This record gives sequence, C-alpha cells and structure tokens, in this order.
Amino acid sequence: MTVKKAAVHTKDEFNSKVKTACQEQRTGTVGRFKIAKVIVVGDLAVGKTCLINRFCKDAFDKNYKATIGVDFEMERFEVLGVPFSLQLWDTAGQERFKCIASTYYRGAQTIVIVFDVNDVASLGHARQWLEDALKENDPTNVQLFLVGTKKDLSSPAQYSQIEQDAIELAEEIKAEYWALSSLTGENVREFFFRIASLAFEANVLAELEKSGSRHIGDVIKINSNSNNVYATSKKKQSNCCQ
Ligand SMILES: Nc1nc2c(ncn2[C@@H]2O[C@H](COP(=O)(O)OP(=O)(O)OP(=O)(O)O)[C@@H](O)[C@H]2O)c(=O)[nH]1
Ligand SMILES: [Mg+2]
Repeated sequence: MTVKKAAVHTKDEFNSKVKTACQEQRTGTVGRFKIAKVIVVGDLAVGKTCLINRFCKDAFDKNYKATIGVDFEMERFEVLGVPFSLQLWDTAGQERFKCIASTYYRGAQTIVIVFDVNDVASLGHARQWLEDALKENDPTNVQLFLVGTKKDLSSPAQYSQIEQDAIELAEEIKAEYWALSSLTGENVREFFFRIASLAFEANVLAELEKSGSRHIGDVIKINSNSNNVYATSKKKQSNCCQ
C-alpha cells in the first residue's frame, strides 16, 4: 500500500510504553491541557482549506476562496482513552500573504506540506515550504507529512507518475506520504487520525522521558520520618532540632 511504502514512521501500533502509560493513567499533562499545534502549508489553491473543512465540518466548497493570512480550527480527539486536541492552522499559499502566515509557524509539532497531485510544480515547491516552516521550529521535534490532494481529478496512470516523485521526496525529507481527496473524502479521516495518533504518542513519550525514573502520576509522600524541608531548613539555622 502506498501509505505504508512511504511511511517513515512505519508503525502500525502504538509504542508499548505509551499504551501502558495510558492504561495506568500516567500520561501527565497529556490529556489535561496538552494541545498539539499542526500547521498546514503549501502552494495557493492546492486544497489546504478544503482538506481542513472536509475533516472538521464535513463540507466541501467547489469555489476557491483564498485564505488571507491564517485560519485555525480546534479538533478534539480521544486517543487510547485519553483526551487530546489538535489545533489546526490553515495558512495562506498566496505569496502576498506568506509573510503574515509565516509568523504563525512557530511552535508546531506537526508540519503538513500539501501539494496537488495534478500539479507537478506544487510538489516541486514542497521543499521550500518545508524549509520556511522549519526556520521557525526545531527540526528534531516535528513530525512531517507530505500530502497530495485532489486525487479524484487524476487518472490512475497520471497519479502513479507523480506518486513516484512524491514518495522519493517523502523519504528524503523523512515525511509520511498521504494521497487523498477532499471532494470524495477518501483518506481524509484516516489522515487526521494518523496525525493525532503520532502527535499523541510523541507527547506521551516526551512526558515519560521528562519524568525520568519517577512515574508520572506518582505522588511524592512527605511524612514525619522523612528528612523534610521543615527539618532541613531548621537544621541550617541551629542544631537544636535534630
Ligand atoms: N476536485 C477537487 N477539488 C479540490 C479538492 N480540494 C480542493 N479543491 C478545489 O481547489 C480549489 C482550492 O482549494 P482551497 O482549499 O481553497 O486551496 P488552499 O490551498 O486553501 O488555497 P490558499 O488558501 O490560497 O492557500 C477550490 O476550488 C477547491 O474546490 C479536491 O480534493 N478535489
Ligand atoms: Mg486556503
């Protein structure tokens, strides 16, 4: 399958540490106030807004209305029983709005680079979009997706030609490749579920790492036998309380 072939994060399953942490409700801040920021970039009219609208509103508009600057949508999920939200930033592809849009790139956990599978030039520009988005983000900390839209408009023969190039690029930039259609809805839900799952997993793993040997959710007990703050600070002042 295309998706699998191009997937760099070839994972069918959640990381077992993540699964256990969710079962034991040890996901720390994830599930309480964790929101992952997703930015969607790419040439004008490739279908970024339609993609977000298909998923968030189950709507499709045939008429092109350029995004001016940015728009955003929040979408709430539940992953492995834990609430998790995505903040989806839809940016403008038009050159004249690019500089407003790029001010919103910072702090992205996921970068989605969109191209039109019927427009080779838009795939050619993907690298530039990525470069611009990475200027504002830590490249080691983001998940990348390369997404071909408007699959409904291409014949299988046309599609397989551009697919080769898209897969090659995806492998090179370490992105996961998806092809979909906002008109028919093909692969749209699956794609956003995938973003949510990978972002969630990365967040939980980061929480687990941050907590080190201590388990997230563990309570630190202070009791009368402990060498507690009160005793220690007193000790510093005088030797009378040992
Ligand atoms: N057939 C077909 N048309 C699509 C699809 N997705 C988008 N379109 C059409 O492509 C045009 C541009 O779509 P938008 O989603 O507005 O493009 P955009 O990338 O947001 O453009 P900017 O906001 O200017 O950057 C519109 O006329 C859409 O109806 C699709 O999957 N299939
Ligand atoms: Mg738009």
